[in-house]
Amino acid sequence: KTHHYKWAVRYEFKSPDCYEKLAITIDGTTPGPTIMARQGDTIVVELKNELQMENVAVHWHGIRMFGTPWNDGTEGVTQCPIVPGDTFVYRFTLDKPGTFFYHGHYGMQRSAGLYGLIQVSVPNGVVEPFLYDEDRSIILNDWWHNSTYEQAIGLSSLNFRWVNEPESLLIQGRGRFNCSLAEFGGKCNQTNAECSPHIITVVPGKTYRLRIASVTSLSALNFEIEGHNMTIVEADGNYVEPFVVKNLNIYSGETYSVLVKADQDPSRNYWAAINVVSRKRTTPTGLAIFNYSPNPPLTPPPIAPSTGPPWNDTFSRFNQSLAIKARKGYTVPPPQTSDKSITLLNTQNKIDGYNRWAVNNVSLLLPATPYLIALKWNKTNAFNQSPAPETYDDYQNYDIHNPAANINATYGSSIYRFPFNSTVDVVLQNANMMKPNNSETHPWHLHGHDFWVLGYGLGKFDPVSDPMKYNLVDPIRKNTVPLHPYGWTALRFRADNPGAWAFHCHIESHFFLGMGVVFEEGVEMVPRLPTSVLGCGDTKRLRMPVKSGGSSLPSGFIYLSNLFVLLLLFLN
Ligand SMILES: O=C1O[C@H]([C@@H](O)CO)C(O)=C1O
Repeated sequence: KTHHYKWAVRYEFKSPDCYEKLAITIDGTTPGPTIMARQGDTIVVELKNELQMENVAVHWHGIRMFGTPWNDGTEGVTQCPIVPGDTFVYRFTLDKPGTFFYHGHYGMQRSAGLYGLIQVSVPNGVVEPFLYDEDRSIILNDWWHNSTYEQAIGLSSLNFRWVNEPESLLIQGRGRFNCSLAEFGGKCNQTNAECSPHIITVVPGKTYRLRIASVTSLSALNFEIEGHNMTIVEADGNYVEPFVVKNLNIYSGETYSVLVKADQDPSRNYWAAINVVSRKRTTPTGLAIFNYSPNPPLTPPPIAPSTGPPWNDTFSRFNQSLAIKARKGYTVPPPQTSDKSITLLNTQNKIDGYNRWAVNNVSLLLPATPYLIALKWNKTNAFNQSPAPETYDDYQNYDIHNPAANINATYGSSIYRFPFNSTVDVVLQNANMMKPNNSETHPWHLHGHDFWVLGYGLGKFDPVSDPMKYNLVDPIRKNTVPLHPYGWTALRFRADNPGAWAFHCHIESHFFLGMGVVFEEGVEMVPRLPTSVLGCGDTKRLRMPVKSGGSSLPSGFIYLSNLFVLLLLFLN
């Protein structure tokens, strides 16, 4: 089945947390519409950029884009940005069931409100390995009152301004800022219906599959429903061994499904709460109401909401990561050996006085020509052709527990190129930031793939003994994984999806500051790119002279037809 959507992306005045600011909406809403479809269905989104003064691109997070890498929506990697007034048609197939989402992947537009859920059910006739009565979905976000422009300029100024902690946390696009904290010139209004809490209505006795996605720009979150246990059954579209928790830690870019039974006193409502973890918390708890029907939805629960576990309890978060295993009978075990292993040391650095993040001392600068296009069109000047570093120089002597002796890094645009179908291990290594006694959690997201999470550790990875402890039996498969403070995380994936794929920290400001890399595999198998990814407006239809792997038409013909199109454009 094919699902067609026509979306207009534009700025509107919105008050998701009662404070009015400009937000990026899809057809007037943030979060945008939820895509609901089945595995195997095709999604067609005609996305019109009505932002007036800004480009846009939308990434389909967790959808692997088999056969359509140019529709991954990653500006600078897989496509040119969509210019104001232009329409881009995303077309892709939902390769597996589960919980996914979409979000802006240009500049810092995600934190301006450009995001929404994708809910993919199993094909008709297929049963899932757990029972529930109904689905409920929520998408979690953090929210700032200053604009993404102020954030982006602050981050990229010599006089660095950090984005700081968010003003609010949003559940399904709704939060509540305390307007009485200051005089906001009429811009903050707690009676605005836009910021009344999200309601999750349940019928006593029923079991719900609550799908939870985190699209936060910065915050790691801890989610709980007052008085209710949650059984985790799905992570990033993969079934996991049922695992009961009271609190779920969820990092930016992750999705989970939990089963919740409405088995508490039905005469009242309960809080569903999110709290910041892993960074020193200044943002108030984000709240929704878990409403037992037929109680009035907005009746607040009689007790104060939980303020969550201590923000710096790294150990319990680390243990939750360790405890999640693939569901028996529903997983493909990883290849038992790999063809290659790379180590990616994450560091906070300075370049010419500017604050940056780097991987193996290289801070990614996205080239003007997106990688996939440069690779297909053999534009060797578009990015640095020498291979990206597979480890940190002198990794052995790098002290991850202290600020680096030399904090300077360099800009780079090199990529990692893997033979098609090879098996690749990636060891992510965390370290101290520029400030002493500081190391943050980084959620790393890989486009175009699921990887197996072979292991996590606290401290420095030991290339001899740690691989012997890898879980090669039932590791969970994911597309986003936390790298804990001062820790390491080891992944394995098959380079089996022809294309060019971003792999980056999902903290929006960290990727913006260069914390990412690009992987390529099998690009020679990618068919000729649709012209719509190559440019903008009418010039998208321009046929350019082909250097490699493109048209079968003689180049003289193409040259003449280009001249003809140019002439037409000129006459217009
Ligand atoms: O990139 C970051 O910068 C700040 C801080 O290190 C400097 O203000 C922070 O917490 C980050 O994650």
